[in-house]
Formats: sequence, structure tokens, C-alpha cells
Amino acid sequence: MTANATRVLVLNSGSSSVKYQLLDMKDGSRLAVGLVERIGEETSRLSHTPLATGGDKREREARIADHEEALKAVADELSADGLGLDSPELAAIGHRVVHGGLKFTAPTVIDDAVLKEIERLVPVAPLHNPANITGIKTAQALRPDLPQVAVFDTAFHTTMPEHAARYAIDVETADAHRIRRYGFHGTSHAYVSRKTAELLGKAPEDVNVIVLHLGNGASASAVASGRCVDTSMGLTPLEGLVMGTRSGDIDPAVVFHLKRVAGMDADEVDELLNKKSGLVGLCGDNDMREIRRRIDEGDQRAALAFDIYIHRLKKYIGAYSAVLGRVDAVAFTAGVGENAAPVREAAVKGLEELGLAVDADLNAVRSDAARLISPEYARVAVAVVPTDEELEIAGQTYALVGN
Ligand SMILES: Nc1ncnc2c1ncn2[C@@H]1O[C@H](COP(=O)(O)OP(=O)(O)O)[C@@H](O)[C@H]1O
Ligand SMILES: CC(=O)OP(=O)(O)O
Ligand SMILES: [Mg+2]
Repeated sequence: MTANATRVLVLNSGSSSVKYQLLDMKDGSRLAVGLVERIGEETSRLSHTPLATGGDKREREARIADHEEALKAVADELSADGLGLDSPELAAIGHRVVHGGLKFTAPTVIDDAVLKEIERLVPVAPLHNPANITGIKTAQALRPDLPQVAVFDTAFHTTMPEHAARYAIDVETADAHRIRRYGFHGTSHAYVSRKTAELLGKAPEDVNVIVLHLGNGASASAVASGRCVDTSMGLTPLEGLVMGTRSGDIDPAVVFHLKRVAGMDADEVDELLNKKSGLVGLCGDNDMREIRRRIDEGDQRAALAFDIYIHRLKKYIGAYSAVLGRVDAVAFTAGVGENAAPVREAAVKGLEELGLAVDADLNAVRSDAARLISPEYARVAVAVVPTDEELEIAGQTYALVGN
């Protein structure tokens, strides 16, 4: 790596999307940002904004069959602005990797052994790890000389105490198969809990925060003095909150019932619970904007889906208030948490006894900034704190391999 290599490319590969940012770590500035969506569908969409050149956002639709093609399209977009992967200023590529199991508690430079371990974990993150692996391999092929760093969703949660991480099942069986709560979205929970402390003008060690990461995947975490003590996702990103297409918590016996009585096999149940459940299973839509529009038109199914989503969210706020004992803040983040004021209002409604309230005017403000939405009298701060997984991944990557 040359001495003036200060740039980091971050790839956040999801099941059907790739979000990316090119940052200059000299000053943390963003040189380019973009998103490839609907990978594998009839028409995929790519949007790219070359911030370094002050150029306009470019959007195009094309069929992008898989994550390898997606990454090559991203590389082409970057090259068109003179920001290509061949740049000597590039110091490293940072990858979001969803499941790191027990082995990876910190960002890790990727070699063959690391890649093998990420592959071994595919069965416990079937929607995510394969996309992460393709991202890594494609990036390695494009720049074999560059360090590639994996930043794991699970890492932040490795501080959970054993009584929160362990399921109450036979210990030998659980240990033999490494069955336990790992938790995900950790990069976001870490970043948002830190930013929430900042917003309160306090050190992370001095605050207890409940973070609600509500995107397509959704999870809650209880963060005490900067350390995760519990989180809603488990062995896989299926447990916990109601999500766009995932059920979240159900009685595990539903699985036996579907196999024995409905005649489904394991893959069919997996597909049902991961891809055809949650909001999409309840009302046919997984986008909260569309659900709110339908509710405004009097759609009963959309209204029930919304109520089920909120009911689950409330249960976790209550549970984590009990786990933390003292809550200083509840922070809403990710696509739904940052944008859907009705979700924030409904989730907190009726929780005054827990010290929670939302100010309607503050809640209605649209902004990209971290902000408080609770009234001054409220005992617990309620905040909207935009997450930035890419910035956090870039920082951790550069800290590991930078000059
Ligand atoms: N203005 C908005 N109002 C309500 N919901 C929104 C809005 N913008 C985005 N969302 C929700 O955010 C979700 C995507 O969140 P995001 O954090 O980007 O998810 P992911 O990273 O899992 O793809 C969308 O499915 C949509 O439901
Ligand atoms: C782990 C997980 O659920 O990630 P995402 O929200 O990106 O699907
Ligand atoms: Mg996400």
C-alpha cells in the first residue's frame, strides 16, 4: 500500500442489494455512494452519486443477474468518474459480513481460512452470507493485491452475558451445534448507541440505550454503558421483531406442525418464515410507505399488519426496559425507524409509565440529523438517529489496515 492510500471502498451486500460507499479516511469524506437493488429480478436498478466530482446522481435500470455482476457494474460506475478500483489511493475494501459465529469478535483481514469460516456459516445466514462471500471474491479478483476486511454484524453482540445468549435447550446439543443467540445488525447498534450518547452530551459508558433498528430486517438491542447485553435476533436473523418478509418470534412448534400436519419440508418452512412472512405475509406489502398509504385508504389487512408490527415492537421495548433497569434513551434507526413517524408514535404510545413519550411536532420533522423527539418532561429520551453502517465499516477497516 502506498503512503497516500487513504481511501476505503465499503460493500454492504444484502440478499438482493448492494449498498456501497467510497470514503477518504483522511477526513472521512464521501467520494461516491450508491445502491444496486433488485439483483436477480427482471429489472434491477443502479443508482450512483459521484460526490467527489460534484456530479449528479445517475440512475439506470438493467438486468443484473447476481452479486458478481452487481459488483462489476459498481466498479464500472466508479471508473467512469476516475474513482476506479485500480486507483493507487485505495487502501482497502471493507465488507459487511452478517454472520461471524463465535470466532470473529472484531474486524478481520480476509484470507483463505477466514473465507472458509464465513462459508461454513452459510446455513445460519442463508440470505446474507452467500451475498457477502460473492462480494469478497469478486473484489479479490478485481484487486488481488489489496487488503479486504470483514466487519461482522455479530461482533458487537459478543459481549452479551451467557444468560442472555444461551437458549434454554439441552446444553450438550446446543454446544455440539453452536446453537445460541448471536444477534445481527451489530455495526448499526454500535454506531447508533454511540451517536445517541453523543446526542445526549454524554459518554457511551454513562448511558443505557434501547436501539430499534427497523429496516427490511429489524432488530432491537439493549446496550448498557456501551456494551450490548441483549438483542432480539438469535442463531439466525429470523428471531425477534416482525420484519419486511420474516416472521420474527413464533412458537418453534409451528415448524413441527408445518412439517407433520401441512406436509412441508425444511426448505419450504425456511422459505415461508424468511421470505413469505412478516409484513409481506400479513398484508402482501413489505414497504412501510405502501402499508401506511393503504391504511389511509381504510385497508383493514394493512392496518392489522401494522398493529402486529407495533405490538411486537412494544413488547421488546418493555422487555429491554426490564433488562436494563434504567433506560436513558430509545433510539429509532434504519429505513422505517428514521422515516416512519407513525411507527415511532405508535410504538411509544401508552408507555408513559416507562417514562416514554413522543412530541408530535418534533416527531413530524423530516431530517437527516440525529434528533430528539421526546418532550422535555419525559424521563427517557426518544431519539431518531440515522445509522451509517458503511461509515462505521470504513472506520473499522481503516483502523485495521490504514497507515
Ligand atoms: N419514507 C419512508 N416511510 C416509511 N418507511 C420507509 C420510508 N423510507 C424507507 N422506508 C422503509 O425502509 C425499508 C428499508 O430500510 P433499510 O434500512 O434501507 O433496509 P435494508 O438495509 O434492510 O434494505 C423499506 O422497506 C421501507 O419499508
Ligand atoms: C441481518 C439482517 O437482517 O440484515 P438486513 O436487515 O440487511 O437484511
Ligand atoms: Mg440494512
